Amino acid sequence: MLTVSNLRVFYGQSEIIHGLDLDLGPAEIVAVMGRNGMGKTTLMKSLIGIVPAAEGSIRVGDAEVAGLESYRRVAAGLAYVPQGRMIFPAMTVQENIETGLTVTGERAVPEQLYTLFPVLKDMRGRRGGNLSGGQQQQLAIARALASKPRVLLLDEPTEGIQPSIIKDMAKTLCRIRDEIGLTILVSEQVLSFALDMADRVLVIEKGAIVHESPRQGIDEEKVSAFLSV
Ligand SMILES: Nc1ncnc2c1ncn2[C@@H]1O[C@H](COP(=O)(O)OP(=O)(O)OP(=O)(O)O)[C@@H](O)[C@H]1O
Repeated sequence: MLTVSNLRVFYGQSEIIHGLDLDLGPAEIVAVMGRNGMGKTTLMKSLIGIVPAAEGSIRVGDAEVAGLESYRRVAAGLAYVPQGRMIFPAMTVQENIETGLTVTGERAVPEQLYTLFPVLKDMRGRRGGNLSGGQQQQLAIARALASKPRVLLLDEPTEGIQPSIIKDMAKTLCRIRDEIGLTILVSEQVLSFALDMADRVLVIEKGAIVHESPRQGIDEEKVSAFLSV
């Protein structure tokens, strides 16, 4: 559903992503894990088109999206939740979600989103900036889902979120995979969260995938060692 091959991304002369390959199936959750500065955010930004790729192919289903502007990638089925969530603090919860409707042509927020995130229904008239970190993360995910994507990109969703809420978030992502059939690529540093929801775990170091394992039978110590060195 998301196939990336030989992706190369530079900031100036520095090569940050080095010929990276990825292949995510339908309704699969893959966690890309790595320490600070290893290239997770750059990978996500290049997939959605905020940072240009120098080389490589990015396919959503059969559609090649590398080289397209971000809004065209969204129309092709990619959705992106940036690190730090970036919701619109002065807009209400409902208005925030409505900004995601533009590519579908729908006017009203689909009820399914409020079923997935009941707290957002209760708070739909509140300003986004008044929500807690965990609620803002739900809002950012709901806004991304409003474009009816096939592939969801989530950059470090647990950052700044309380541990008790992180468990709920893992459950919600599994529901999104199982009920909507979405493919999810999530970058993460929290191993317990990745193990709670990912079908497969990849480790990125200096812009290259250095380890890969299905969740079943994963060597947790080995992955922890990559994250703590
Ligand atoms: N705008 C930029 N210009 C130049 N170099 C950058 C820029 N943004 C990131 N980098 C460098 O690219 C490398 C990868 O950074 P990136 O933010 O992708 O890592 P990350 O794994 O997402 O880390 P974090 O968990 O801290 O977000 C780092 O060496 C970083 O210093």
